[in-house]
Amino acid sequence: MPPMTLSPRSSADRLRAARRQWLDGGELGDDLIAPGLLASWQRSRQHGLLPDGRAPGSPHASAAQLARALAQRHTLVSHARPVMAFLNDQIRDSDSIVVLADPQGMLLHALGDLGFADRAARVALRPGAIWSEQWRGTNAIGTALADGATVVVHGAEHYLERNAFLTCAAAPIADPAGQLLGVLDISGDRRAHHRHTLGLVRSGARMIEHQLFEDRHAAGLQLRLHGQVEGLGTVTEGLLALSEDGWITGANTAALELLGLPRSAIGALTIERVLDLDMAALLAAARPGLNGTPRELRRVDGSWLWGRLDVGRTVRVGPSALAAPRAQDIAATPIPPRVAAPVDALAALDRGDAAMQAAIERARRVLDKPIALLLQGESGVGKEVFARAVHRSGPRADRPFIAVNCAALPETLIEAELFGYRPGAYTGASRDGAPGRIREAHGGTLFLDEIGDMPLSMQARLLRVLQERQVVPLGGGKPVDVDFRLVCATHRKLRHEVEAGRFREDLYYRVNGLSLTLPSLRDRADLSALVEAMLRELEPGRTLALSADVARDFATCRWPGNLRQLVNVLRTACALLDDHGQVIERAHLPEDVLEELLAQAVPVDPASDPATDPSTDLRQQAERCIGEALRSCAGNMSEAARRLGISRNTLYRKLKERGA
Ligand SMILES: Nc1ncnc2c1ncn2[C@@H]1O[C@H](COP(=O)(O)OP(=O)(O)OP(=O)(O)O)[C@@H](O)[C@H]1O
Repeated sequence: MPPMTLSPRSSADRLRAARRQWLDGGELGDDLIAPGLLASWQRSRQHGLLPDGRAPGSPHASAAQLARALAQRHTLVSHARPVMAFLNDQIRDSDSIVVLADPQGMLLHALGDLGFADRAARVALRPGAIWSEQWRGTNAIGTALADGATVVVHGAEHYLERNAFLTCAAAPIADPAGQLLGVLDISGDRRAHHRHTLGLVRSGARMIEHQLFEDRHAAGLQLRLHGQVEGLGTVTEGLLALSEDGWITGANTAALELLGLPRSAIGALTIERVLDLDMAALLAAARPGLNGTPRELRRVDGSWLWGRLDVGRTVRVGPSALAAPRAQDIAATPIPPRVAAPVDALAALDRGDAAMQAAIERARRVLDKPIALLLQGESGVGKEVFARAVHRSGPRADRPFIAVNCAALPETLIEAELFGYRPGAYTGASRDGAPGRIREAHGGTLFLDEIGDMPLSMQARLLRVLQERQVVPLGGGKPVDVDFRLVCATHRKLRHEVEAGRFREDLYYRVNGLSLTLPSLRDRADLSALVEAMLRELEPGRTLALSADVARDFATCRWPGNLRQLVNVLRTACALLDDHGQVIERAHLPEDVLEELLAQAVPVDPASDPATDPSTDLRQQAERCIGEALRSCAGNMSEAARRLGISRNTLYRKLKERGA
């Protein structure tokens, strides 16, 4: 999508003339300001806004609403933060701030020049404020959302006069399925306007989209595209996610631009319609977990570009992939009987822990039976990963896996999200209506995460769907038959929720055909095998191991975040490791993690023998490390702290604790 510059011809004089005419209530001549700006001003007027701001004030989210929005968008926010910090470095001292907004225009996060941030806050450019066109008229965030395109709004182009001191550039961020997730914006003092800002903000949005894509599709088939072979594997590349039978199931903006496709192509086209390649032959030659070889690919218009097919671990390759049914055939055929695979996604979760093996074995017995699975266990033990493995190992593996997080959705949205809605069913609903996640799961698996957090009113509706196997969309209409395997998960004890009256007993029995509790990491006997597997996955092609110290720290840690925490710690350690390093030492653990590991080490049981107690051992080791570091740095606290990978304050605290 080319960036939309609202006023290519709007010199200051023309703009002033245009505003005067506009304020007088007249219609503007076509050539006075750019059509995009005129359209946005017209929308602003239709929203009942007056340029001088004599209109009802715009809403501001409460702290609770902001917290909910942040939780709901945590994947976006966590990928956006480092990019925003990077952009902020580029615009330092330029009277500007970097802002992230959600699809409703609510500001989620802002950082930047403090002096300017103060002034920006006075016009509510701060988290919680809503910058949709509906409330603020033409502005980069709201207009980028309205147009779904990159935009610059400079000075008096802002609809409201009070925002005329700003210059803003914004770029939409879309998820790999083409859904608008939010907007990245750089806003600054009008006088500090720089033409490169638009490029910066657009690059930032691309970087975030790239990360979101890698996150979602790393285990599947990814086709990387670029005009130059050296561009493959960089953040500037185009990315397509493909199903094994060649359907485009995801794309980043760069890929859509390279191929000249609209977002609606996602899920609607096979790759063979846009590139001259033989998917089946490529797959037959591929190896799971390996990157392909770059090759030149011909577009339908005859031009060439470079492509590389990377095959994730979960992809079926070899001759069987050649026979994979095409998507249109799948939709028309009944669900095939399961052919037991000797090594499947469930088997891949078995690293030797007995409780995990039992859960896998029990799940396997009901794979082809219509029995609802309820996965319980602490947060981060891998319930969603397990649910996906159940799906991929069962007879519905080729059909959709639809995950809904019942805790992340506000109560007002969950109903529409799950059950769908008819056009115009409620204020703010899309004009076309939506089928809802339950219908999208037809033929496949519906995964309801955090089912224990589902509001009671919604529980009644879900129960009806499960009993009748039919969905009635919001706003009425004919019931639609649905057929899906149900897998639910919760970190709560669902039985307790029933006893406390927060979860319906009849629904409890419906979702609990077979309950499996996944073990917490601290109780698993396969920690080292897990670490090994995770390191292999994080750094394919390298042989990494933990030092004896770190292995001991890990073994005694309580791991409150379970596998999620472990994988994050390892990811950071890998990033801190030298290019040729092979052993992860304490110095490679971020200081907060090291502190956490030391603080969380299993407490000393007074009855246990201090000589063999691992935590005593750990504390002694920590003290020994501190002593050695101080000696080798001749008492230089800053240097010792750096070598230990902890802050100076932490080092002082630890010295005080041991009475030094
Ligand atoms: N078997 C596994 N091997 C490697 N990593 C895993 C495994 N299981 C889970 N993980 C890691 O842990 C993360 C959390 O897993 P998952 O989302 O399935 O946990 P969860 O129990 O559903 O968490 P929550 O209750 O918070 O939703 C995953 O994103 C993945 O990084």
